[in-house]
Amino acid sequence: MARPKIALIGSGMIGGTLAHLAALKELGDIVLFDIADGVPQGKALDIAESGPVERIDAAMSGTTDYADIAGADVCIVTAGVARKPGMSRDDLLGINLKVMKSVGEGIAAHAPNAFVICITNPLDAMVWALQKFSGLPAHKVCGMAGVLDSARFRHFLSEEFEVSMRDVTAFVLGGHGDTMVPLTRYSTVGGIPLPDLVDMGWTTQEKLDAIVQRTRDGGAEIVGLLKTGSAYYAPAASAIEMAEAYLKDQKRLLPCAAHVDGAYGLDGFYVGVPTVIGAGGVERVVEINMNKDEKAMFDKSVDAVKGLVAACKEIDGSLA
Ligand SMILES: NC(=O)C1=CN([C@@H]2O[C@H](COP(=O)(O)OP(=O)(O)OC[C@H]3O[C@@H](n4cnc5c(N)ncnc54)[C@H](O)[C@@H]3O)[C@@H](O)[C@H]2O)C=CC1
Ligand SMILES: O=C([O-])CC(=O)C(=O)O
Repeated sequence: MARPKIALIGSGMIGGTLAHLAALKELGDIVLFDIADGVPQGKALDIAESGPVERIDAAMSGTTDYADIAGADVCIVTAGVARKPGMSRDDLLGINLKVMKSVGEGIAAHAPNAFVICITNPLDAMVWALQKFSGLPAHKVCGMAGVLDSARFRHFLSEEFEVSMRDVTAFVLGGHGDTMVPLTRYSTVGGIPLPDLVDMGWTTQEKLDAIVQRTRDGGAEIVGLLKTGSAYYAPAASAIEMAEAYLKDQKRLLPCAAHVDGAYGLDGFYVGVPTVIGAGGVERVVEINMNKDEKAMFDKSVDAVKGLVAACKEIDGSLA
């Protein structure tokens, strides 16, 4: 059986890391695409040359021609610009919206059956626009953010509790911005919900609140340290987890920016929710019970995304 084909649209910091991880995991043959001629080809050749050492059986190529992504099973989109210190993700909207138009058209023309994972920021609005521009079915187009935000939350919690990250679960929902919603009631250490761990005296509410805030600021913390761009190792690992769930029909329950139609009182809208990802793409949106405070935080986050979607419609009339 032929190996799956994975197209990486954007070959910058995340794109290159995605290619390396996908190769190491032997998820399939990889095509790196970018408009910056030489970059996708150079990264593809460099990773291919690591193949004999890493013992990787995967074809690796770089291109500036959308025709070369033909028949891709998965497309992961990082094309666009990243923020620098002093900027918010939302500042990227105007420039990255134009990029989503060309990417959406390229995928529609050459890889219409692909499972598409958008990473480009501001994430929730960009995945919404990418689905519209591409015209692909909504359950085959989703955005990566919740896996990353939950991974950051898990990392900080494992440090606080001094336990293995493997024993920490977390759910961060809502939009991938300052209003994201780390759900402490649904996050656990060894199956014990975080509020119970506070009651047990293992941590304090103040420390937990600080970890929640650090999670919300997780992207900005890395931007402030790097100064030249934003995070790429953890974002790439997170998207690869989603791609693997699709390619191997793992039916993973992962938070992602999915098209929500009916659940959570939403009507055809992209925002971070728990989903099941398998061979059918986003096979299910899982509607969890939220208490009054959680629902208020989630609604606030939805409203922030709605504002960004409205801005997209204003910039590009074809989206209205
Ligand atoms: N969803 C999430 O959780 C996260 C999202 N991001 C976002 O991911 C995006 C990519 O980040 P990086 O890889 O660090 O940026 P980068 O600047 O290293 O790479 C972006 C690449 O896109 C290419 N590009 C620009 N316009 C293009 C077009 N029209 N078609 C094809 N390629 C094009 C550039 O030449 C560049 O190589 C940014 O928007 C960033 O904000 C970053 C981290 C996490
Ligand atoms: O903060 C940024 O600009 C990149 C991003 O979305 C993240 O790392 O969460």
